[in-house]
Amino acid sequence: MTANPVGTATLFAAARASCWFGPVRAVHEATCAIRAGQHIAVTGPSGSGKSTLLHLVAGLQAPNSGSVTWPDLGGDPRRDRTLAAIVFQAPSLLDSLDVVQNVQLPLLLAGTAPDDARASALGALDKLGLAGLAARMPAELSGGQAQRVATARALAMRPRLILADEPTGQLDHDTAEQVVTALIGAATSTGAALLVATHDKEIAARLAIRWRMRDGVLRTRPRHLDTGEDE
Ligand SMILES: Nc1ncnc2c1ncn2[C@@H]1O[C@H](COP(=O)(O)OP(=O)(O)OP(=O)(O)O)[C@@H](O)[C@H]1O
Repeated sequence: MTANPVGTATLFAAARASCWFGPVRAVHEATCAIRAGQHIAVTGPSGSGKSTLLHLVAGLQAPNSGSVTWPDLGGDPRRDRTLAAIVFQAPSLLDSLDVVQNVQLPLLLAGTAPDDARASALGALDKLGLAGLAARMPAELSGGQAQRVATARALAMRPRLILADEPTGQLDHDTAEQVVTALIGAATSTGAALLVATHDKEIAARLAIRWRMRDGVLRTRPRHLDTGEDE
């Protein structure tokens, strides 16, 4: 029931990957694959392990057991941060840089020429309805605007894996729609995979594939199709 075209490239794979924080089982033996072009929602109660799963996918967190690999991503996201971009729950903008400088910074760090980086940053801001705020400082933004700038910063890099952790939590309905549309549009136009952790059923319904987490256990197929085997 995948509505978006899906490539054969496996951008991420986990085999019985587990992640513990002391006695807390955040992710328990997750086995999954993310292919180019897939648009996936990860839903589940607070504390069920969604953020930890996204961090495993981004290479920001190593599993305590099991394995994570990025077979066809074109590199290792732990070394090349342009391959997998994550939009965090709390936007993390640099206070001393204005909006467009924040968005172009990762591109400059990755070696993009300044003019190209600025053009990409302005294009990404425009897609999120933020073109008029390019010269603002982060302290002059609302929480929702800052979240959209952080989203633009992730999309400007044109990553092959776009990860978003509750990207619409602080936003009103219309702005949330705009952010999700920008995420889906960016993934579709570049053939990237998109993985969105969300509590919002309407947002999850816009993504073709739905995964569910509960107590650290990942379910990657609809319950009625579950045979006990992972995808
Ligand atoms: N750095 C950490 N140190 C200790 N415990 C952690 C850490 N990160 C996550 N946890 C714990 O791991 C479990 C899973 O957390 P995680 O943030 O992945 O859940 P979540 O589903 O994303 O929650 P939410 O929807 O509230 O963001 C929780 O019990 C959480 O308290």
